[in-house]
Amino acid sequence: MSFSVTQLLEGSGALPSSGVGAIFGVNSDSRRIEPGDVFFALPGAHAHGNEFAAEAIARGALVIVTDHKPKADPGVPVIVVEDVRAAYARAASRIFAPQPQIAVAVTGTNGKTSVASFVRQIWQASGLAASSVGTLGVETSWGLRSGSLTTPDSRTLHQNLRALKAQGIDHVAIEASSHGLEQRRLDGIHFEAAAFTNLSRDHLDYHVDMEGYRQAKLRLFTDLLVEGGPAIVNVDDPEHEAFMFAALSHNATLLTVGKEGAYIEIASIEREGYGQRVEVKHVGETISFHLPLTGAFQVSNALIAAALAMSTGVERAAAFAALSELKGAKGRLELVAEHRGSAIFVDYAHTPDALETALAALRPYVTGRLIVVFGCGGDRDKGKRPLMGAVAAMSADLVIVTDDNPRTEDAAVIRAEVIEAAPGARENGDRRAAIAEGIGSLGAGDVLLIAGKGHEDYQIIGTSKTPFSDHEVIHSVLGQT
Ligand SMILES: CC(=O)N[C@H]1[C@@H](OP(=O)(O)OP(=O)(O)OC[C@H]2O[C@@H](n3ccc(=O)[nH]c3=O)[C@H](O)[C@@H]2O)O[C@H](CO)[C@@H](O)[C@@H]1O[C@H](C)C(=O)N[C@@H](C)C(=O)N[C@H](CCC(=O)O)C(=O)O
Ligand SMILES: Nc1ncnc2c1ncn2[C@@H]1O[C@H](COP(=O)(O)OP(=O)(O)OP(=O)(O)O)[C@@H](O)[C@H]1O
Ligand SMILES: N[C@H](CCC[C@H](N)C(=O)O)C(=O)O
Ligand SMILES: [Mg+2]
Repeated sequence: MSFSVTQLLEGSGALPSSGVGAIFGVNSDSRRIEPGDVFFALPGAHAHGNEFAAEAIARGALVIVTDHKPKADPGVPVIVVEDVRAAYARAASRIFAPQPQIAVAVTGTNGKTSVASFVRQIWQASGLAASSVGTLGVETSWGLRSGSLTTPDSRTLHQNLRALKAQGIDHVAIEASSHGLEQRRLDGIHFEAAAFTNLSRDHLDYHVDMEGYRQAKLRLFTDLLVEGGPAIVNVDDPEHEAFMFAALSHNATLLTVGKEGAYIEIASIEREGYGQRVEVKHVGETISFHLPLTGAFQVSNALIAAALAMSTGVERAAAFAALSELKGAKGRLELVAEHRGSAIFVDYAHTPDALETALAALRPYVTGRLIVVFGCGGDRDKGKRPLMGAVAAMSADLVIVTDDNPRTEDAAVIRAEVIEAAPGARENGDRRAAIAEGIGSLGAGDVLLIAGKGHEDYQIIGTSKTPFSDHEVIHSVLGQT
């Protein structure tokens, strides 16, 4: 299918006539341009796409869309728009039509992957063909295709959405990361419902301060939710007011969830083995169900997911019945093994709040010691490191600081920045050896948390990515004992 430039750029402001005929594709990477494409020259963290205009044209780009004219005349029409990232996303949504009819999104510092997975599971339990898209990749009932970003870039995202539609999927739950929202990766999608889980420190290397981070997340409610659509807010999070205000000032239908929730009120939570019994009030009805997941935070995630699913037409009875059958997302407070009367969990906590939440969730299961093995990622918000060190020192009885994905940073420096705030912590940079050390320290009644990498099946050291799985290391260490 082909488009005119005007059709592709509709909604991007007044446009000059380009004089160019049919357009067959769009790309923001000069190295991937195919003949007949529009090259969208985007402002980036390292470069501006304008610098690669010559390569794009050599590969067959017919037009350049950008936010300012390149210094040298590239020799093809240049169209300047105000927000080139948004224009790119909208163009990608048009090129890769048709798409699933119902899309919902979830944002927040922690819980997005879990909520997106739970919404997909509720839809599937209701007989709907559904998918979740996010950190784990694109998941459907017939498998998982992993990706590299939580919110894929616009072209990949819209290409994935068209592929899902072609497979008969009309329900998709998408993780909206702050980078994705800020970079307009999701523009062009009209979300039927949207949710906010929580906001705490992360990614300040990119967003600079909490206000910038918050503003990026608010875009989901202010710019991407359909007019009047349901905005689901976790009112137990201290940051909920900004999200409620944003929802109301954009005429969304506010649905609050939590202990003080008006739409779904959490009346009580009691532990049932590693799961929990939950009682909620939903629009006047009291509902009790078993949630087969560990940690009160998962109650919040599950109820937000139920609210999203009900917002798209799933009946209440079906939604709550599905919660009793939920499977946790891989590596989210996952009980991986039990060993000599102790338990070993893997969790993706990579923020101070997530680490505190995960350790607090495990404390009730400890009659001996709570042991944590974790590290912090390189080339990411450095301010998280002492905060995570302090949380570990405060909440665990034995702390072993190891490497996460050091990327291009000096791993020893990262560890030192964590340990500075965790007096008494042990240091073991080799993650495999650190996990073995944690397991070797276990006695009856102890719980071991291995945090930071969750589902990841790799470790990034420098610029090379080598296979590594916390799960496999645990099994291999246990096989040797
Ligand atoms: C900081 C960041 O988010 N960067 C993302 C961004 O890159 P960028 O725009 O800054 O790229 P750049 O290198 O400055 O280049 C500028 C432009 O020139 C183009 N270019 C570049 C080179 C060339 O030869 N030709 C060319 O055309 C690039 O395609 C780009 O359009 O756009 C790229 C394409 O979409 C992303 O791959 C890249 O993600 C990097 C790899 C990344 O690591 N991102 C992480 C931090 C991220 O986005 N994480 C979030 C958060 C997860 C969470 O919530 O925890 C996520 O959604 O995954
Ligand atoms: N509702 C929640 N409140 C606090 N912490 C949570 C919550 N949900 C999950 N967590 C913690 O955060 C970790 C990451 O959870 P999850 O992967 O669902 O979040 P995410 O928002 O998708 O993260 P990312 O931004 O990396 O994609 C979990 O392993 C757990 O430790
Ligand atoms: N989406 C997060 C994941 C962090 C996971 C952790 N293992 C790390 O590498 O820091 C990020 O890109 O910051
Ligand atoms: Mg995620």
